[in-house]
Amino acid sequence: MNPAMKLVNVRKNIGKKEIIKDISFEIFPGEVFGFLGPNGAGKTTTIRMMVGLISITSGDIHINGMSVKHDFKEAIRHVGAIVENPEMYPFMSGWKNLKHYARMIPGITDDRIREVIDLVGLEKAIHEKVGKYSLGMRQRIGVAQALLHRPSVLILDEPTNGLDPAGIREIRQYIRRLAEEENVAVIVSSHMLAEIELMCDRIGIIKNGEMITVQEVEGSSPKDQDLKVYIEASPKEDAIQVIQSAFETSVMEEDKFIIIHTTKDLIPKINMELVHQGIQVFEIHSKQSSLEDKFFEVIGENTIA
Ligand SMILES: Nc1ncnc2c1ncn2[C@@H]1O[C@H](COP(=O)(O)OP(=O)(O)OP(=O)(O)O)[C@@H](O)[C@H]1O
Repeated sequence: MNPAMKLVNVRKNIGKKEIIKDISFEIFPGEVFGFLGPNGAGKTTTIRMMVGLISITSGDIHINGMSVKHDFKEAIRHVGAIVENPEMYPFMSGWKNLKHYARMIPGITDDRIREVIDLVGLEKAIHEKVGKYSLGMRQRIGVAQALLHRPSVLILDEPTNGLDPAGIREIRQYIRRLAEEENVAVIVSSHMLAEIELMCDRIGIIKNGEMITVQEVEGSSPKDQDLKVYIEASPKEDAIQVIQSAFETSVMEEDKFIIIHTTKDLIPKINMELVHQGIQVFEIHSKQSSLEDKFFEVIGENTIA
């Protein structure tokens, strides 16, 4: 499958400051990609290059195979985005706003307008004035507008900002749906880990202008497959040795606990082996290994905001 968007060694300097340092990654049609990083990491700067709002210092971005550097208009044509607040007329209904916007794009029919309204679930409120919409509804009408011209890539910069939990849940639901139904590659930036985890197929973590890792979101894999297991056993050193040699897994320590990443079916086997070797087992408990753990592992600090 060809990527919908591809960043190749992208760098951005502003003045003498190196803001983005050599970022490369790909995003595929139908995929929801989370662009995750602490404040000031460089998400918005990267997104502004993706949508053509600022120039790329070196490297290139390809959208549907077309270069933003060499074929700017054609490449950017395939992007839909909400980077700053979407422009809407508050005194007009959602429908009229979309209709007004559609006039500027050749070939957009009323059927297409209805289709995007349905995709973001705004059928019921579409004839109400946008000024009366909640923040979540305004986000949705913005997404509907950004989708009208059938972009290959949809970019949403911090779409959950300011939303209450119900609004966040709604966004999650329709983003997944439109990625599937429109086969669009959706890029969602955030510094909120838990939301990204539930919404995205893959995430890229950016820190200090560098892409630290790109990885699949766990949970797209079945539960019980990636557990963080805490074991309290004595003597601890002997227990570590038994676990390492019998299960060939790496071991961490935290206070009284031995910590390993493993699958659920191995827990009773580990327990049996420890008991068999004469080790006392006081406690075993497990946690789903969350993206948050991974995020902290990767950025190596305990604060994200
Ligand atoms: N026009 C500019 N001039 C100078 N520095 C800038 C400019 N724009 C951004 N920066 C700096 O670049 C870095 C990255 O900023 P950016 O807004 O891309 O981060 P971000 O990951 O989007 O953060 P946030 O989550 O806070 O929006 C920051 O240190 C910021 O201060």
